[in-house]
Amino acid sequence: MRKKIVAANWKMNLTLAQGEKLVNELLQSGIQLDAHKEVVIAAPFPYLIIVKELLKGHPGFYVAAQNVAAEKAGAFTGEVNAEMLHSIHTDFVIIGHSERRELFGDSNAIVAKKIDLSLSHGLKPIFCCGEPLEVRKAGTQNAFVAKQLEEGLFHLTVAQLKNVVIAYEPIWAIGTGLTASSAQAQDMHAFIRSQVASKYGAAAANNLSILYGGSVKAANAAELFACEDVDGGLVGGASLVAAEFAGIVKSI
Ligand SMILES: O=C(CO)COP(=O)(O)O
Repeated sequence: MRKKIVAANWKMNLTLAQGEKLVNELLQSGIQLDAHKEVVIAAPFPYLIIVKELLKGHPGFYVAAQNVAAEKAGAFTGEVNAEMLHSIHTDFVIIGHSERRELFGDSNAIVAKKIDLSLSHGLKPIFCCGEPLEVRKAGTQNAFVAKQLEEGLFHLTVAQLKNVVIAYEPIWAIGTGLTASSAQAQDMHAFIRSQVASKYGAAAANNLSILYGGSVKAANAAELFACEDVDGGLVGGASLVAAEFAGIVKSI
């Protein structure tokens, strides 16, 4: 049975005190996780050690970085590498988020390098894909996402893929209040799973968690998560309010 996962992507928000308060409120909000459910908190780099500490003794809660360097180590001022993240017990890392692709030039080739370095240092990548509005309007979203998968992810072995989570985040739904309908989400998730199945086989595809991201909130989470191929969510804005995020987690 594949894992159900809800991940909070705080992006560049919250002071440390606000982040600590949010985590503490979340831990006190009565979330019950079984062995097939996980909550991941993608906090800014300087908070990772502290959030990890706060989550100690709470099985099923994990921390993620929001990015990682595409280089191993060395003279790359301002960068944080996979080995460093592993050394502070980071569990997951978001790779290929559309904001990084659009604003910071993360091409499919760079995404692939980040995936490799993360896996080789024991981090689980949350690989993000998703199309812009003009592609959705043209109806070519499947081809667009297939290319992202092919160039960013499908160089992995089947054994490596076991440690990867995919997040489908249509760019037109991120931070806009426009959510993909559950039918649009299900269609794309089923398409992604079929691509994985033809490359890696049915078993690998069935075990892969595919999260939906883009204006997920407590009010629409249950409907999205009820879709057969939607295994949870990657949540931006609504992850910054404890009660709202807890409501989303309780919907998986
Ligand atoms: O980008 C996202 C999560 O990574 C989605 O952001 P919103 O939930 O704010 O739309």
